[in-house]
Amino acid sequence: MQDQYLRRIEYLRISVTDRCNLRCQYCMPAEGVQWLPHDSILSFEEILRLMRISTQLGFRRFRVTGGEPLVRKGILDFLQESAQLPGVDDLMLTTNGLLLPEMAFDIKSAGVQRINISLDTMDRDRFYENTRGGDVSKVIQGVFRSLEAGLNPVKINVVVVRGFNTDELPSFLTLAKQYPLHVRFIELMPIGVSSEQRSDFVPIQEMKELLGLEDDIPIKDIPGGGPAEYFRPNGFKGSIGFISALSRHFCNTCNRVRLTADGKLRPCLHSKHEVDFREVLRSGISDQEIMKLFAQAVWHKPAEHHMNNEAWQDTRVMSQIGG
Ligand SMILES: Nc1nc2c(ncn2[C@@H]2O[C@H](COP(=O)(O)OP(=O)(O)OP(=O)(O)O)[C@@H](O)[C@H]2O)c(=O)[nH]1
Ligand SMILES: C[S@@+](CC[C@H](N)C(=O)[O-])C[C@H]1O[C@@H](n2cnc3c(N)ncnc32)[C@H](O)[C@@H]1O
Ligand code: SF4
Ligand code: SF4
Repeated sequence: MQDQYLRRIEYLRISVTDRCNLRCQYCMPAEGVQWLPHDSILSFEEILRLMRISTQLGFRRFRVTGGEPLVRKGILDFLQESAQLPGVDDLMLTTNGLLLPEMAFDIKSAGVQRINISLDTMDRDRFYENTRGGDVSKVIQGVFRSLEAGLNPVKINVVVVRGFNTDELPSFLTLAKQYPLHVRFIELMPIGVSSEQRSDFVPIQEMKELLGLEDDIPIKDIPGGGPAEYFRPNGFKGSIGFISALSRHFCNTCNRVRLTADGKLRPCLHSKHEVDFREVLRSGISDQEIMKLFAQAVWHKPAEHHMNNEAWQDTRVMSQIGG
């Protein structure tokens, strides 16, 4: 469907849990995040109902995210049921990769076509520190297990943070050269804990200069519904992508809305405005009525974000929104 700014909205990002088995420094505080109680979280049946209704409004891409989606009990059955819904053309997952060594083949069998894995550093000690306890070897194993399982494309999300991983950009470039992996460098967004980290922000232009990619021509053949701009230098098996949420935002071509784990439809990543669907789903009203409310919420999607306004503060951290 279209929103009031005539953008075609067809991509629903679904956060299936606010919980996570990591605590990345830029995403979640070390302590103090209250987990949602079980009955506040949408059940898989409720999510499937909303997905089915949204397909009737023209939604066709669905990304399952979190928190960490793979920690939710029953996730594989949910993925399988989602993949079978008529109108679901593109079912995708964003994960921190820790559980992929054991789950990648089952995820593929469930009907997920492609996967995005977050990996900000390949250094064991840095990863441990940044994620407050994670084991990077599991994530790297998970990346290669995903390739073996036939998930395609496998994309790697690298949030670039000054003084933390800028020196590793060339190693990630080598990774995309040697393997069919699509490494995307992401600008740090000032959301939740990161709103106090503005000096750690690295603009895409600086990343491109560091990598010697300023003059390359973008390519268009990487499957995806997101805002990344991709490049494939000569001799690369994979590609390099950039997600420039701040320095050159892509809101005028935005195609998505988000569903939080507690059932709020969030028309923009960076707007506090949310519409509660949990109570609507539990109130016994018809699919037709729900569709009307869903369409209204999408129609009122904001034109763009205001992340460059330093006074802006969200009430949620990124793990609660789903990225
Ligand atoms: N500003 C902004 N950033 C986004 C949006 N969607 C995703 N991102 C950021 O882009 C990064 C990668 O997101 P992914 O979950 O991998 O999804 P994607 O890039 O949409 O996925 P593809 O379909 O593979 O292109 C994350 O850091 C997100 O927070 C958005 O709508 N607005
Ligand atoms: C919130 S996580 C949820 C899914 C999963 N746990 C993971 O890490 O992939 C989704 C994406 O958001 C990114 N992210 C989190 N906080 C961010 C921030 N402040 N700026 C940019 N990206 C961020 C993560 O790196 C990850 O790629
Ligand atoms: S980025 Fe993903 S893995 Fe890291 S704390 Fe946030 S939700 Fe968890
Ligand atoms: S910030 Fe909001 S409007 Fe801009 S691309 Fe993201 S979701 Fe769309």
